[in-house]
This record gives sequence, C-alpha cells and structure tokens, in this order.
Amino acid sequence: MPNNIKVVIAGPRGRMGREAVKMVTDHDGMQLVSVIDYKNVGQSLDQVEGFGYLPESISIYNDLDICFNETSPDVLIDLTTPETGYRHTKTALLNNVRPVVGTTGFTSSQLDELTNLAEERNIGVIIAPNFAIGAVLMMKFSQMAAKYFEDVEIIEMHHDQKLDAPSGTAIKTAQMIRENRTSKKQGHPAEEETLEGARGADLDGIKIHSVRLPGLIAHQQVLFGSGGQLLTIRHDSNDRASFMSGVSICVETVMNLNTLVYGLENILD
Ligand SMILES: NC(=O)c1ccc[n+]([C@@H]2O[C@H](COP(=O)([O-])OP(=O)(O)OC[C@H]3O[C@@H](n4cnc5c(N)ncnc54)[C@H](O)[C@@H]3O)[C@@H](O)[C@H]2O)c1
Ligand SMILES: O=C(O)C1=N[C@H](C(=O)O)CCC1
Repeated sequence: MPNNIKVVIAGPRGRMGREAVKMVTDHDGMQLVSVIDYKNVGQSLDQVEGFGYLPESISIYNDLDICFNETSPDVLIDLTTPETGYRHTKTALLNNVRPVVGTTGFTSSQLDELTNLAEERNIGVIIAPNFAIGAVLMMKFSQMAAKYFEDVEIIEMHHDQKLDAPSGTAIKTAQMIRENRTSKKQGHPAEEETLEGARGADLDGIKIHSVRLPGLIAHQQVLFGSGGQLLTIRHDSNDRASFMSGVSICVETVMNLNTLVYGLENILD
C-alpha cells in the first residue's frame, strides 16, 4: 500500500463530501489531488465558500477522464447521487482508479454490472451503504438475531433531503437478515392495506419503513418480535463525522483489493 494514497473526491460541496475533504486533507497517508463537481469547474477548491481552510489549491474538474489524466488519483471517493455515482464508478474502473462509493440508491443490476466490470478490470471497488462502524455492528447483530427471530421489521429514519428510499443501509440490513432468517410472510394472512403503503416496502417478506424529517441525520432500528418479547437494535448517526473512520479504512483497504466488495462488514476484522 502506498503511504501517500492520491485521492479524488466527487461531491465535495455536499454534506458528506465536505466531511470527506476534511478527513482526507487531515490524513497523513492520503493526499487530496482533485475534486469533481459541476460547479466552479477550473477553479481551486480553496476559493469555494467553506474551504478557505485548505492549505493548497485543489483543482475542480467536471470531466472525469481529464481529471484522472491530469491528477493521476489512486482512489475516487464518490458521495454524490445514485445516477452520477454509478456513472463515476464505471468511469473510474475504466481508468484504473479504485472507487470507494458511499453513494446509495444503486439498483441490483447496477451492482451486478459493477461487480463484473471490477472483475474484468482486476481492480478493487468498495461500495459501502453505511461507513459508520456502529451501523455495521447494528447490521451484524441483526443478522445474528435473525437466526432466533423470524418476525422482523426495519424502521429507517433520515433527514428530508435524502433522495433514495429505502436507505442503502436498510436494504443491506434486510439482505443480511435474509441470509439467516427462515422465510416467512409476516402479519395476519388476511391483512389488507386500506391506505396504500401502510405496511411499508417488502424485501423477501421483511418490511422496511422509511421516515424522512428535518432534524434527523441517519438512524435505524431493527425490531424483532416473538411470543412475549421484543428485541430492538438501534443505531444513530448524530453527526456525519461518524462515517469518516469507515471512509478512511475503505480508502486504505481498496488499494489491496481486485474485486468489488459490497458492505464495510466484509473488510472489518
Ligand atoms: N455510505 C454512507 O455511510 C453514507 C452516509 C451518508 C450519506 N450517504 C450517501 O452519500 C450520498 C451523498 O449524501 P449527502 O448527504 O452528502 O448528499 P448532498 O446532496 O449533500 O451531496 C451530494 C453532492 O453531490 C453533488 N453532485 C451531484 N451531481 C454531481 C455531479 N454530476 N458531479 C459532481 N458532483 C455532483 C451535489 O452538488 C452535492 O454537493 C447519498 O447517496 C447518500 O445516501 C452515504
Ligand atoms: O444521509 C444519507 O443519505 C445516508 N444514507 C445512507 C443510506 O442510504 O443508508 C447511510 C446513512 C446516511
């Protein structure tokens, strides 16, 4: 692993992007070489509002091919939107740049396509729906509990600027639970929704409910019920700094991978 990993960040002005710019510029083993944005192209990031603290100029690009060619990054951190993040990840792979993707909302066929492309190109990619270590533990504990409780519902709660629903974390949690759960149609066999959507989204019988409110950041509870008992496993991110140690681990780890890894739990000890 190079001790100075050259990083490009897509979405630097976003809520997560701003934290990631701080994390990378403060990290001794990483160097921020450029950023990707559709605004302020050709300017330097330290001239953009909120980035005056940067000690040196960081070029802003919109065209990924030109950015990769001129600044030779090792790793792309993508924190944008589902459509853009997917396009960026593909372009990075085609340019031998290793993507660390926090962007959520990719479809399963997009994930399959990126998995195949990473294998073809023999390049590492990490797609992590949640970089917070506590959230990963919540998912793992839920997977453990699913062996003993077959009735489970997920309630995820996020800020009201979030584009995708359900959250990437809720989908990943349900997929992990599914691996340990005896398949079951929950609720009353004759239950009917008198208001569409009342019972939430359904992933193989696991119900997912999405709450969007100002004041929230990222929260999830997984409820398991059986005769006479309820188990609640809950995680709260109250600050986006909670995601940054996970981003840092992914940037270091992706340098040694040559396939796509989906989920931070797959690279933690
Ligand atoms: N994996 C995790 O732990 C984690 C945590 C928080 C958020 N997220 C995900 O990260 C993504 C970003 O979240 P956010 O809250 O920072 O969103 P945000 O809306 O604050 O930021 C997104 C940024 O992407 C930029 N963008 C959009 N299109 C672009 C393009 N074509 N080129 C360059 N930049 C572009 C926007 O200008 C914006 O600044 C979302 O998908 C969210 O679900 C993941
Ligand atoms: O703020 C968001 O958007 C978040 N998205 C991720 C998800 O979809 O699971 C993780 C938590 C924050």
